[in-house]
Amino acid sequence: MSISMGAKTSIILRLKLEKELVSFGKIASIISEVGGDIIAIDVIQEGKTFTIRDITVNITDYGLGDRLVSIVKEISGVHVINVSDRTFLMHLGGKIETVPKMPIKNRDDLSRVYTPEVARVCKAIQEKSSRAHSLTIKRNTVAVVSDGSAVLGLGNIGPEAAMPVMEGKAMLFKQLAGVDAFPICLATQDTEEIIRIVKALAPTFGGINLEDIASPKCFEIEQRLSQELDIPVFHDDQHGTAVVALAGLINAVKLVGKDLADCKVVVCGIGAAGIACTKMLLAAGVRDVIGVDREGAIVATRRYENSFWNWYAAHTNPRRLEGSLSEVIKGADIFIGVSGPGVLKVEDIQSMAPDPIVFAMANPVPEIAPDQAEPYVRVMATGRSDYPNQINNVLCFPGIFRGALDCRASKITEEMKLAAAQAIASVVSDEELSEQYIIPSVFNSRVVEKVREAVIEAAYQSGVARRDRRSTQKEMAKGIAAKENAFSFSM
Ligand SMILES: NC(=O)c1ccc[n+]([C@@H]2O[C@H](COP(=O)([O-])OP(=O)(O)OC[C@H]3O[C@@H](n4cnc5c(N)ncnc54)[C@H](O)[C@@H]3O)[C@@H](O)[C@H]2O)c1
Ligand SMILES: O=C(O)C[C@H](O)C(=O)O
Ligand SMILES: [Mg+2]
Repeated sequence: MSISMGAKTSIILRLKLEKELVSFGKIASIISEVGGDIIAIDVIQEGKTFTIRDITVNITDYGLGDRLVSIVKEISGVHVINVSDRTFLMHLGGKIETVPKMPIKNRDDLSRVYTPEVARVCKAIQEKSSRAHSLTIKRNTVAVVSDGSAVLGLGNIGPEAAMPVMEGKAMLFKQLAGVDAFPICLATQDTEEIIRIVKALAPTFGGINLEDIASPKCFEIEQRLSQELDIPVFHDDQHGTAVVALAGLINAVKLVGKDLADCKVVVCGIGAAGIACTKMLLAAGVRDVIGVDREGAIVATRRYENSFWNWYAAHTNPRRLEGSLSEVIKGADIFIGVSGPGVLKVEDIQSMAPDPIVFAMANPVPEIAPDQAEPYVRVMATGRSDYPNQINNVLCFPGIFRGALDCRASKITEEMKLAAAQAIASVVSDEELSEQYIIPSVFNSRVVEKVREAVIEAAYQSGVARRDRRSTQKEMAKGIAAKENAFSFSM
């Protein structure tokens, strides 16, 4: 199946053109004929008989990139020196680095940040370990931990291959919420070992963001770590996704004039994200949720090896519908896809109730391509940044951890998640709400601010905030931007 990887994907062709044999105009028209869109031309070197140029071309799929290169290679007088992909260029050497907050300018500075003066700080923390929150990076640092077992929708691609995603999450934590985050990819996929390692790492961190760990082991890992650690542990693929999906649904049903509680919802992909989305929907009052995985609808008349599916069957599908996605989606108001590419067909959407809402959230390739679905849906959303309505956990994790760190929460509670969903939804005003805008952009700075405020309030309400309110309020007054270099000291 060919689904576009996004109009903004581009390649840069470095070409040496022999002036006698070929003109740049000829190359440009061939590239356009094949379907490439030239967006920039840079002259790298101009000789008497040749010219070297970098041609940046937008392509709609990677196959087109390959075709383009092989056609250009065949043109007489053209030498392809190099083909670079802008996405790969952005990954060279990784995407993040550690930067000291202050320079060490002289011997005096050296003796304070390092031996011997640093020892006094160590001893202060030894006397009272909670001082680590004010005197070390713990205060503002989250570990982004993965074992590489369920990376995006790519499956078990291992810890090295998971790193680019985890680095990306760390960038987003910092840029959007001023949270320092370290990607940590583990060379183990064993539940007990992951728990042991994360517990051993915990003294360094103010929070643990578990990422792309396959279900069902992700449930036990998160639950045990939450119980055994005194810092927030949050499995982003479960709760970040559920929070943002609920936020999108609150606005989507408002737009189409339905009540969420009366909607028939089909969730496809009953793994980490699917189970968490369902729990959140049930908590929000939805009564008719049907879960579908590879073998069809999950139903209480069957017993499953996966104990979480037995729980799922007992709490969903009240009419005990059986069968494939195409069978159970008939008459549904909402489709939530957290499964894999191309699972949903146009005919399935056509069989849904009027004004269908489709959240095709599998990454990087959704359950149905938006251009295919759009003529038949009222509201369409994906997890990707290159289409309108991006339902992606990036709208949640930066703000929820910002809030949790600021009030020094020991946990992230259900109340905090619900508050985050409502806060995200509230960023879109009634006047702004439209089919193309049910969820705010990742770049809307009000998202993190609103989530942070709502999460802090909910943390105090649920009794997990450990900082006195006045200190938290002072922290909040600084704003997110000030977080970058913030340093205040309280013992
Ligand atoms: N947009 C977002 O914010 C967001 C967040 C989390 C996950 N996701 C996406 O959701 C998907 C699942 O992520 P996860 O962490 O829950 O993974 P997971 O491995 O825990 O669960 C995936 C589930 O989907 C099922 N599945 C796969 N292909 C299917 C198909 N063709 N038909 C029916 N069921 C199918 C699997 O059997 C499994 O139960 C991934 O594509 C991921 O990228 C998106
Ligand atoms: O990484 C993303 O874009 C969202 C989500 O965490 C996923 O696994 O797909
Ligand atoms: Mg993920």
